[in-house]
Amino acid sequence: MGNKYAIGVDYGTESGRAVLVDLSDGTELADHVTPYPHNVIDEQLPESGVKLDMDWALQHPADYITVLKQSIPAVLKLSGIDPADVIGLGIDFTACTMLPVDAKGVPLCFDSELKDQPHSWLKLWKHHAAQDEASLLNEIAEQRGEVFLPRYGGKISSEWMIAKIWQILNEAPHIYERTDLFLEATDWVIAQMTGNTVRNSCTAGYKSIWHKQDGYPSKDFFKALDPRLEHLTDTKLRGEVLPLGTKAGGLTEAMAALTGLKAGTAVAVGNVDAHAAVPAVGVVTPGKLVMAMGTSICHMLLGDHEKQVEGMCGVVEDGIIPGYMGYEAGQSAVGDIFAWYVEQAVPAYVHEAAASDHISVHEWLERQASAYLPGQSGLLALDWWNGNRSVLVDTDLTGLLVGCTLLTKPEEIYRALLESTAFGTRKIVDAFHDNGVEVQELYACGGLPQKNKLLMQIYADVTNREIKIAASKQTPALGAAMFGAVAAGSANGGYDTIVEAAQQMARIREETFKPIQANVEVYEKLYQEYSKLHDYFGRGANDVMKRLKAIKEELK
Ligand SMILES: Nc1ncnc2c1ncn2[C@@H]1O[C@H](COP(=O)(O)OP(=O)(O)O)[C@@H](O)[C@H]1O
Ligand SMILES: O=C(CO)[C@H](O)[C@H](O)COP(=O)(O)O
Repeated sequence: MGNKYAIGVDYGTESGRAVLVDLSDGTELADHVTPYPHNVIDEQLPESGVKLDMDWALQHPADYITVLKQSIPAVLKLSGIDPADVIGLGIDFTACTMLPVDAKGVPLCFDSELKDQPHSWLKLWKHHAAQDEASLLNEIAEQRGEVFLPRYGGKISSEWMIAKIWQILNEAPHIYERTDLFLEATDWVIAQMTGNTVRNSCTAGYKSIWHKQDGYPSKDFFKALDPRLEHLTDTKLRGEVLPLGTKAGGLTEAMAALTGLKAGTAVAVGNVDAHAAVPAVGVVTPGKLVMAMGTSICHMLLGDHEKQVEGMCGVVEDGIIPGYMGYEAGQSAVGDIFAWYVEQAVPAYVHEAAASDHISVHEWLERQASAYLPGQSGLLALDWWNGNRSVLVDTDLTGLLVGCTLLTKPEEIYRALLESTAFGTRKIVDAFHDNGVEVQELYACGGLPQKNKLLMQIYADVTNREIKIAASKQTPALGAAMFGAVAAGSANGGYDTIVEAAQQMARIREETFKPIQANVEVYEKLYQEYSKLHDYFGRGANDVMKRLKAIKEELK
C-alpha cells in the first residue's frame, strides 16, 4: 500500500480550515482557510436585516458547505496527491453551535417562510441570550438534587444545547414546533457529507447533558423545567450517540463531486475543536492540560476517575480519548478581548505607528508591552469581556480594568489584558489541581501561541509551569484528520485507535516556554489581587456588573 492521507476540517468561529495529512508521520502537505462569507451574525439577519437582540450570535449553515467546496479541492490541488489515496475525513467544530432542522434535515432558516425569524437560524457557541433559561435550569436541577449537575461543575451554561432549545421554546414556540431535530452543527455537517444523521458522544456529553451510562436527564426533570419539554430527548434530541472515531458513513456521490474526493471515503463522526486538538499534540494520558488558544480558550485534561471540580465545563467518559475521563473548562473570550481592544480602544497614533513599522497593531502592542516588567504598569484586569465560563459560569459578568492614571499607555493596557487571561487560566488550573485532577504540564495550540510570544511567557510565569507548543498551525484539523484515519481503520491504511494515530502523527515544537522565577514571584502577588477582585465581583459581594447590565436592558 503506497502513502495514504486523511483530511481534517476545523470549523472555527470565523473561518473553516482544511488540512491534508500524510498518515505515516502526520506531515501536513497542504492547508487552506475559507473565511465564512457571513462571518458571525450578531447585529442583523442577512437579507431581511431583522435586528438581533443583545448577546445573540448566529451563523449561516451554508457557509460550512462553502468551506468543504473551497478548502478540500484547494488542499488536494496544493498537495498534488491522488484523491483516491485520501482514505479518511474528519471534522471538528465550535460547540455548542446548534440548529433546528426539518424532517429532511434542512435548516429551518433555509425556509422562505421562516428565514426572517431569528430563532430559525443556527446559534453559534457564543450566543449568550439564553442566560435566563440556564439560570432557571440550574436552580431547578439543584432543588431536585439532579446527579448530573456536579459533572458540569455545578452549573449548566447558557452556551449549551438545553438552554438554547428552551430559549427557542419560550420566545418562538412555533419554531420549536416546526423543528424535527435540534442538532449540533458538527453533526449536521456530517449528515450532509454522509447522508447519515448521527450524534457524537463528545458534543452529546459536554453540551447536551448526555451520559454514557445514564443517557439524558429524566423526563421528570425536563417536565419540571417546562411540561412542553417532557419528551424532548425522545423526539427532537433523538438519535444514536456514537463514540469519537466511529465511521459515520461514506462520502456521498454529491459530496464527492463537490469536494473532488472519492465517493465512499470514510467519514468520522463529528467532534469539538478543542477536543480534537488533544491527540494532535500527543496527549493521550492524564496530567497534561491542553489549551486550545484562540478567540476563546478551552482547557482539556484527562483523568482516571470522575472528580467534582467547581465550574468546570464538564467531565465526560471517553469524551476526549477513549478509556479516560475527559475534563473540559474554558474562558469565553481571550483573543476576542485583545481584538476588542485593538479595534475599539487603541488610539490612532498606535495604528499609524504599526502601519509605518509594517506590523499588525497586536504585534506593535506586544513589542512595546514586552519592555515592561510584571507589575510595572500598576494595572490589573478581570477577563470577563464575554462573561465567565469557568469557574464562575456566569455570562452576565463583564470586564474590569483597575489602576489607570493619566500616564497609562495603550501597551500597558494591552499587557494587563494579556495578564488577565493568564490569571483566568490559573484559576482553572488551580481548580483542577486542588480537586485531585492533576495538572503537571501545559500544552498550547491554536492561533495565539503562534502569534504572541509575550502572551505565552506570561502564561508560563502566571501558572508557574512549562508550556509545550503544538508544531501544527492547524492542530484541531490535524486531530480531526487523525479521527478520520481511525474511521477508515488499519485495513484501509488508517489506524485502529486514536492512541496509535497519535503515536505516529502528533508533533510538538522543540521550543517551550519556561517560567522565569522573578516574574513568577511578582505574578503570584498580582494573582492574589486578581483573586480578591474575582471573588468580590463574581461571587455576589458586589453585583454591580449585573445591575449595570439590567439598567442597560431597561433602556433598550
Ligand atoms: N498578535 C496577536 N496577539 C494576540 N492575539 C492575537 C494576535 N493576532 C490575532 N489575535 C487574536 O487571535 C484570535 C483568533 O485566533 P485563532 O486561533 O486564529 O482563531 P479561532 O479562535 O477562530 O480558532 C482573534 O481573537 C485575534 O484577536
Ligand atoms: O466551547 C468551545 C468548545 O467546547 C470553544 O470555545 C468554542 O467552540 C469556540 O472555539 P474557538 O475559540 O477555537 O473558536
